[in-house]
Amino acid sequence: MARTLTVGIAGLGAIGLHLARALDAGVDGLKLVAVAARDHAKAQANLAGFRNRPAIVDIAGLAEADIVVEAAPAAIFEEVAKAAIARGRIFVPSSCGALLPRMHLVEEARKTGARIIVPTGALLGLDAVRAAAEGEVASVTIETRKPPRGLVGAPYLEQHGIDVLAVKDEKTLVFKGNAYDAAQGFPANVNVAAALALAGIGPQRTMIEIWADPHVTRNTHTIRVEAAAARLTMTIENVPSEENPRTGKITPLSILACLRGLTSTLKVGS
Ligand SMILES: NC(=O)C1=CN([C@@H]2O[C@H](COP(=O)(O)OP(=O)(O)OC[C@H]3O[C@@H](n4cnc5c(N)ncnc54)[C@H](O)[C@@H]3O)[C@@H](O)[C@H]2O)C=CC1
Ligand SMILES: O=C([O-])CC(=O)C(=O)O
Repeated sequence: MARTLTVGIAGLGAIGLHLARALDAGVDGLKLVAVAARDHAKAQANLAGFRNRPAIVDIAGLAEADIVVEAAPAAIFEEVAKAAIARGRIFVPSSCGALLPRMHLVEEARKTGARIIVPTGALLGLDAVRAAAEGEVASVTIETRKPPRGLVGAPYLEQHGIDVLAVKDEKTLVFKGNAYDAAQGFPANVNVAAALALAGIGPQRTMIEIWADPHVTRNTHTIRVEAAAARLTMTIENVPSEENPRTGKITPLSILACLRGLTSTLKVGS
C-alpha cells in the first residue's frame, strides 16, 4: 500500500480553509498536519470543529509536511516556495502567476529533488493543452470575463486609473497582452493565465484579454488553442466564492483532485 502523504497549507482563506476542511473529512493517502495563517486566533476558531486539528505553524514549519500547498496572497509566494523547495517537498502553488518571474525556483527544485505541481485551479483542460504542446502549437489565447468586483484592487487598474466599479453597462476590455504581463498586473485575478502558459507555449506567447463585465455573475474563462493535432475551445464559468469574489469555488476542489492524484492507485487524465 502507498504511504500516507502529509499536507501543510499556507493560508486559510477561500482556497485554504475549504481544502483543509475537505482533507479533515478524510481523503485516502493524505493527512493534513499543519497550516500557516496570518491571524492565529481566527485560524484557531476556524479549526475548532476539525476531527484532527492540524498544528498552526510558521511558513518554515509547513515544510515538515510532504506536500506544501500555497493558498496565500502572491506577496508571500516566494517565502512559502523557498521553504518547501529547500526541503525537497512537493510544492503545490495557488498563486502560480508569481512563479512566472521566478522560474529559477524550478532549477532549485531540480537540485533538492522537490517537485512543483501547478494545479489546474480555476481553469480547465490543461491535460489537453499539455498534450497539444507536445506537438506544434500556433497560438494559445484566454479570454477572462469577471464581474467588476472580481477585478477590484489589481495593481494594473490602479496604475492606469481604471475604476472597474464604474463599469455598469457595457463590458469593458481592461487588459490585452501576454500572460507574463497579466500576472504582474493582476496577481490575484488571473493565475489561470499563468497555469495555461506553463501548460502550453509559455508566458510570452500566451495571450490574454481581461474584461470587466457587469452582465456576468461568474468568473468566466475561455481558452482557444490552435495546434497541429487539434483545435481546442473551452469555457469554464466559475461561481465566485463567498469569502473572496476573485476566486472561483472550484479552485480548492481542483487542488483536492490534484492532491488525490498524487496518491491514488487509479488516476484519470494526464
Ligand atoms: N490558480 C488558480 O486558479 C487560482 C489562484 N488563486 C490565488 O490563490 C491565492 C489564494 O486565494 P484565496 O484563498 O482566494 O485568497 P484569500 O485572500 O481568500 O486567502 C488568503 C489567506 O492567506 C492568509 N495570509 C495572508 N498572509 C499570510 C501569511 N503571511 N501567512 C499565512 N497566511 C497568510 C490570509 O489571511 C487569507 O486567509 C491568491 O494568490 C489567489 O490569487 C485564486 C483563484 C484561482
Ligand atoms: O477563480 C478564478 O476565476 C480565477 C482566478 O481568480 C485566478 O486565476 O487567479
